[in-house]
Amino acid sequence: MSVRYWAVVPAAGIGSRMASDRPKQYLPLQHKTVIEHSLQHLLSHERIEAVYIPLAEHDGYWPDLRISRHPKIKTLLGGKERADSVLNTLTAMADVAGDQDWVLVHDAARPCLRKQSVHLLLDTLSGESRGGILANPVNDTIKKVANEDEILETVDRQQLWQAQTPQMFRFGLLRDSLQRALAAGVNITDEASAVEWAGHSAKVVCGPSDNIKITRAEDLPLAEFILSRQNESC
Ligand SMILES: Nc1ccn([C@@H]2O[C@H](COP(=O)(O)OP(=O)(O)OP(=O)(O)O)[C@@H](O)[C@H]2O)c(=O)n1
Ligand SMILES: C[C@](O)(CO)[C@H](O)COP(=O)(O)O
Repeated sequence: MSVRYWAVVPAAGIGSRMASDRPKQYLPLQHKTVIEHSLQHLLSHERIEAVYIPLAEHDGYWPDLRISRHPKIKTLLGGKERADSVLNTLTAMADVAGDQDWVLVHDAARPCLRKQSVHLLLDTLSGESRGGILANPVNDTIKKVANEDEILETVDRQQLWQAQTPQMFRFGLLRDSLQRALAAGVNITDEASAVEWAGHSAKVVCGPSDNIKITRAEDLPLAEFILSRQNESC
């Protein structure tokens, strides 16, 4: 059977750092919600067969979105942390996904993902055995800080990249790596860190720096501006 492509969009967070009246993935952004922007180029990609979305228990916002009825979307219950939500989803996908299938994991809180970036990731990695991630080289000088504000040292940034999403790995490798890392109590903040911990290599694929994650209040107007410029260039 030919290799298939799936997407997982973790959306079970509460957005505590955003401190808004609802989880940040449901905040209004450019005439839609954050999550609808984050989903659009995964849903429209012809090779991606289904998009699995782990949601928080009692999520009362998702059912109200028209996109919740999209035929490609399947929802399920997320977990305590982002990595748990992703592993819950991969476990639920076991009946449909083959070990060599590709899975793209993309934060529901990254609404500025460009269509061309999804195509770049698939075109770059599909022929590879390894997986990889959209990322962007660090441009600022990086300081290591202790006691809240004391600079300990300047970190050499020549080899430092900021990880983004989507992160794309083979289904079996990602499921097994996540399972082992979480069982070992490793702090996993992205899919690549579980794959690295399990001893496998991964690649970065250089994407635009405007693929930002909505984390705090000041990120939302920036995303408004980015999307308004992307719409102009369409
Ligand atoms: N238990 C969790 C926690 C987070 N996420 C998702 O993972 C993505 C990135 O996580 P983050 O930015 O940390 O979102 P929150 O956990 O909601 O934010 P915070 O840490 O500020 O509470 C988000 O789309 C979030 O919905 C998830 O699916 N399950
Ligand atoms: C997955 C991620 O977006 C890569 O940069 C990041 O690790 C998510 O971190 P968060 O604290 O769960 O937002």
